[in-house]
Amino acid sequence: MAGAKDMLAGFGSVIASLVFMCAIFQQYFPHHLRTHIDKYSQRIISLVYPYIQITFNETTGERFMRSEAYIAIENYLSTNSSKQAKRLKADMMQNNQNLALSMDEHEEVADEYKRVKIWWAFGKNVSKTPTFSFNPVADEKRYYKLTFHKKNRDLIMGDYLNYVLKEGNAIKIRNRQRKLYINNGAKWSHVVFEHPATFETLAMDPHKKNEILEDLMTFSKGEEFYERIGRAWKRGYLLYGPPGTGKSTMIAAMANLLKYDIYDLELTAVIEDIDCSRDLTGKRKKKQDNSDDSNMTDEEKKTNFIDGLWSACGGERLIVFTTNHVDKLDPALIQRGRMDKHVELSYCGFEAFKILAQNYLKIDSHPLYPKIQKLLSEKNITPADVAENLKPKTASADVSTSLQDLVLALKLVNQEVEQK
Ligand SMILES: Nc1ncnc2c1ncn2[C@@H]1O[C@H](COP(=O)(O)OP(=O)(O)OP(=O)(O)O)[C@@H](O)[C@H]1O
Ligand SMILES: [Mg+2]
Repeated sequence: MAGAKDMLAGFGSVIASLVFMCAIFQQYFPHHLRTHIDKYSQRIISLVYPYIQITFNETTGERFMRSEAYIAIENYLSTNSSKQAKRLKADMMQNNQNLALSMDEHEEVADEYKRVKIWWAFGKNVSKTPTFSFNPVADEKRYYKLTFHKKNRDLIMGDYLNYVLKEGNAIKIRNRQRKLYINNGAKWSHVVFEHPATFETLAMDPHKKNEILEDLMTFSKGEEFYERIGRAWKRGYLLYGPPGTGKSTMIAAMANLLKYDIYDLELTAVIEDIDCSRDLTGKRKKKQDNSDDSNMTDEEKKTNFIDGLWSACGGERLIVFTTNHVDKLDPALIQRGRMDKHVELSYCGFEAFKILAQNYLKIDSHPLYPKIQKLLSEKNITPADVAENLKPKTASADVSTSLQDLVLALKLVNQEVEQK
C-alpha cells in the first residue's frame, strides 16, 4: 500500500495543478471554449489518476437506519482485517463471551481477490453544522472507502463486491446469538440457545460420529448443489434409540456445529410415536389426547403432517426427528426424502465410555478400563447412566471412586433385569 499511496500523493499534486489551471481558464476563456477544455481536462485526470474509490456510508437516507452493505462490509473486514491492521478496536459481542475486532479510524487494509489488490479504509466525518443532539455519535458519519485500479472495475464492482456482501452476511449469521424457538399454540416464543453440547463431547462410536459430521458439513456447504439439482436445501434426520442415549444432546451439538437456530415443535398431538417435540433439557412433554374424527388413518395423518412441515419451511433447513421406537414407525413415514439419514443411538460401548471418561474425569486410561470394557460388552447401560456414575458424588471423590461406582452399577444391571 505504501507504494500506491506515494503514487496517490504524487497524482494529488498533478490534480491540484490541473484544478488551478482550470480556474485560470475559467476566468480568461469564453464559455464554448471552456466546455471544450473541461472535457479534455476530465480525460487527462482520469488518465493520470488510475484509481476508483467507492464510499460506503453507514447511514443512508433514513437517519438512523444502518446500511445493509455497510454492516456486511464491517463483518467481512472484522474477520479479514484483524490479521493485517495494526490498530484495532475491540468490542464485546452480543453473547458477552467473544471479542469482536474491527479496524480503528483511519486504518487501512489491503485485500486480494483473484490476484487483484484492493484497499479498504475506515473513516468518519464529524458533522460541521452545530446541531443539538442527545446522541453525539449520531453526528459522526462513519464510512468504509474502497480503492482499486480502474482496469479492474468490472471484477471489483461485480464479483468482488458480491463476494464481500455474501461473506459478510455469512459471518454475521455465524456470530449471532442463536435461539431456541418454542411453539405455544399459535405463537412462537424464543429463548437464547446456549447448550454446551458439541460433537467432541458426544459419546458415541468415533466412525459413526465422523460420518455424521461429514454428512452435516456437506449439507451445510451444499447450497449450489441443491440449486443445481433443483431440490430444496433440506435434510431430514431420524435419531432413534432408547431414552438417555444422547438424541437430544446430538440435536444441540448439531445446532452448535452449524450455528443453526432450533425450532421445537409440539407434534405429539399428531404424531405419537415420533418424538420430535422434546425440549433440550430432556424433559418429556405430556402427550395431548387430541382425538381427531376425520377418516384418515393415523399413519396418513403423520405422513401428511411431515410433508406439510417440509413444504412450510423455506431455505436451509435441517429437521431432526427423534423416537424411542423406530420399529413402530410406518415405513412411508421414514422413507428417504422425508428422513434422509437414520442414526441409531444406542447403549454405551467402550469407545463412547472413553469419551465420557475424558469429559468427566479428564483421563485416557486407568487400570479399571479392561474390566469396564468387558462389562460394557455384556450389559446394556445408557450413556446417561454412565455419565451419572462418573459425576463426583462427594467433594473428596476421586477418579478411582467414580470408576468403581460405574463397575458396581454395571454389575447391578443384570440383577435388575432378573428381578423384573
Ligand atoms: N451420547 C451421549 N454423549 C454424551 N452425553 C450423553 C449421551 N447420551 C446421554 N448423555 C447425557 O445424558 C443426558 C440425557 O441425554 P439425552 O437427553 O440426550 O437423551 P435422549 O436420547 O434424548 O433421551 P430421550 O429418548 O429420553 O429423549 C444428557 O444431558 C447428557 O448429559
Ligand atoms: Mg431426548
